[in-house]
Amino acid sequence: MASPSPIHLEGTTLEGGGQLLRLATCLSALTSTPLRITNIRGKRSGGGGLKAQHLTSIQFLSQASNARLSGAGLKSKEITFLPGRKGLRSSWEGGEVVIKQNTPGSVNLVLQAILPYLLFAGGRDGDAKIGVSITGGTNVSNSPSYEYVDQVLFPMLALIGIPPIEAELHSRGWSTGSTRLGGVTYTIAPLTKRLPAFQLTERGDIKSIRATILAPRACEQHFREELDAMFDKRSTHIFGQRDPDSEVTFEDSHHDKRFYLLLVATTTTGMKLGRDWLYDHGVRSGKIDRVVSSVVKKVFDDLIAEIDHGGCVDEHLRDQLVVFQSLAEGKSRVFGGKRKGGLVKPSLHAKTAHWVANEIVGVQFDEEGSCAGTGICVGGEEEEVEQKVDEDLVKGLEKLEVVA
Ligand SMILES: Nc1ncnc2c1ncn2[C@@H]1O[C@H](COP(=O)(O)OP(=O)(O)OP(=O)(O)O)[C@@H](O)[C@H]1O
Repeated sequence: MASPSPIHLEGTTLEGGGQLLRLATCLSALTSTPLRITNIRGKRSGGGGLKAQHLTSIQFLSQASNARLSGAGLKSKEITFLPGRKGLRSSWEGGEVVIKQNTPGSVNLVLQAILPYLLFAGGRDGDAKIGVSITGGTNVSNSPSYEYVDQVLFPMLALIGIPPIEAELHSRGWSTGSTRLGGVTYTIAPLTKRLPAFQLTERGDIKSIRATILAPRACEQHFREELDAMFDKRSTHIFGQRDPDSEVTFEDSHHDKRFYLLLVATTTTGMKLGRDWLYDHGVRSGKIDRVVSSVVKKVFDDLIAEIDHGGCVDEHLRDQLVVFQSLAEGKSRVFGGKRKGGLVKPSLHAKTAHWVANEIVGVQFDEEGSCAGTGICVGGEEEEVEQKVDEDLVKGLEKLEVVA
């Protein structure tokens, strides 16, 4: 009888970027599913292939699942990934895992790749948490910032039943152009049983808005004035009949090209909707006020659009919850809101996540954002997995040494 081939994913499918690779390798490691991805990040300019951040994630997952791996190099466009072990390393429970990046690749995209693994590979003792320390960029464009993860992602994960995750920022690392790396420790309690299905369907009213500014100290006053003016102008739209409740915090970015604003709306049902923007270009002298005004206006406009659709998640969280819906037990629903009478369509990132989850764990998402998850929690003792694939395929695949 012929040996089964690994699941093959074509890396240019749909969004065709790094998220496809992160989710696919994570689900493969978790479910011991042999995987091959070709044309990795094939829709990205500059030729695609693995960047340092992607490589770090794959290497971690490969070590975690004792996988045989080929193609794990920078700019590599093809990998084969054959997991060789089920269950979380018992030595990690109650211990610390250190993931070092030498570039400012996003810490939180590495976290995105490994968090579901650490949670669903299943712990034996709910009190034995894992400290995961990651170096790299904490605030990188087009990825979840440290603040977004702490203020939106983690509270929303707690709402769906994930044991609370603690975040500690040791140092801030900005994206490219900065030499200093950031460092974060996340403290995670692996699940000891399956995650029950969850329903994020009741948005509620907007109760409060929190603004977090990271910018050069010289523009603090102007940022605060712009935000106050915007809150005054849009307060009725946001809060309706409720009393406006807003809070603003400021931190010096210590960098004359880093202007960041995150706005988070909290609703009466505990939902968190966030929008942010990192402006990381040079500013000509005398133009700082204009940059501040446009950052404030853009982020407010984006947040109001998220509030107006009435859904329980913002665009980014929607794709980030797909893996949790896929792995929870039973039918989970995430209401993404309505616009012009119709449902808000999932973003290309969300559609890509739906596709990957379907290919690897066989779950299907409907138009309303519902999916019957597989209900996985590997748990128990670590167990070696023998992959029955073609011997030719196994030749040339390497196992990485476990360092953590
Ligand atoms: N401003 C933001 N706030 C929160 N999450 C974000 C934000 N911008 C992007 N994301 C999330 O970051 C992820 C980005 O995935 P994507 O594949 O684009 O990243 P990538 O690995 O940098 O790949 P590539 O370089 O190929 O684009 C998605 O899950 C997206 O929702």
